[in-house]
Amino acid sequence: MKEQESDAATVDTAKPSVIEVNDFSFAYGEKQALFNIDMSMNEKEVTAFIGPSGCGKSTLLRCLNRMNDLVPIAKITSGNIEIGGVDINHQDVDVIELRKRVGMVFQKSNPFPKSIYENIAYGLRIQGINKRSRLDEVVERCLRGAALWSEVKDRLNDSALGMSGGQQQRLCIARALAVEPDILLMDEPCSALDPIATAKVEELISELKEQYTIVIVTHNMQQATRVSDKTAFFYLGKLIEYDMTEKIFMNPKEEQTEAYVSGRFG
Ligand SMILES: Nc1ncnc2c1ncn2[C@@H]1O[C@H](COP(=O)(O)OP(=O)(O)OP(=O)(O)O)[C@@H](O)[C@H]1O
Repeated sequence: MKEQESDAATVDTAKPSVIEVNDFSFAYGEKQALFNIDMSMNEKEVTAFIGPSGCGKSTLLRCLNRMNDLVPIAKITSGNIEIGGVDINHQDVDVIELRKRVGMVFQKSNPFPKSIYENIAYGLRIQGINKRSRLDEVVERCLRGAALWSEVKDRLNDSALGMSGGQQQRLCIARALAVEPDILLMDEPCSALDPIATAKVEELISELKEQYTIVIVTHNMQQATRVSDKTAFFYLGKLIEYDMTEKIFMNPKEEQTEAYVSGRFG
């Protein structure tokens, strides 16, 4: 027990871990963005990434579904990331399949310039699923899952661009659910939302964790305490401390964590 307490990146857990980050280092060209990150994230829990701007939160998040493959100078410099025991960067891994399993919601909602219905149906249509009854069923399930159904059920054919910002963000969450992911990555999903829309998305996150493993990057300390089970604090590309959220905010082990969560830097 003592030994475990001395390891900042080890968290006791009853649930099986689904994401394992092992000695993972990552660079953009000559710029080292992440240094030897070791952590595991658990099934059906919410893990928050916090830390000052530029500390590598989004980089690690994007590595979890290989979004950084799109950056030509980006490279892994040590270690690996396993999801469900599979090294996600192995040459045999189909990145499209990976991204179906590991969905992503971005900072700024980005609905397609299509109807509300088609925003959700799109992910199925590109898989060749066009049967109306099947699409209807998925659209309803996802909109209900994203707590949006009652607000939009009478205007499914209206443009998604006519929705409020908060509704658009929940639509993007619904769209991510359509391909039945196991994991949802959220990169500051509420930063463009007002407090009421933020509360709705946070409530939704708490509901979604019944079914999904969620990793969220947030600059909002209160949000991390409200929605996450565990919190990882990063600084200058290093994982400084990773523990139960309550512990990170109420009784952190590291001085840097204490300084950050109490607003003394960052
Ligand atoms: N596409 C890129 N090309 C080059 N460097 C990058 C790229 N993306 C991020 N970086 C650099 O990697 C480091 C980590 O950036 P990252 O965006 O992961 O930090 P962050 O903690 O998410 O910051 P923020 O809170 O401001 O979003 C920074 O120094 C950043 O400048």
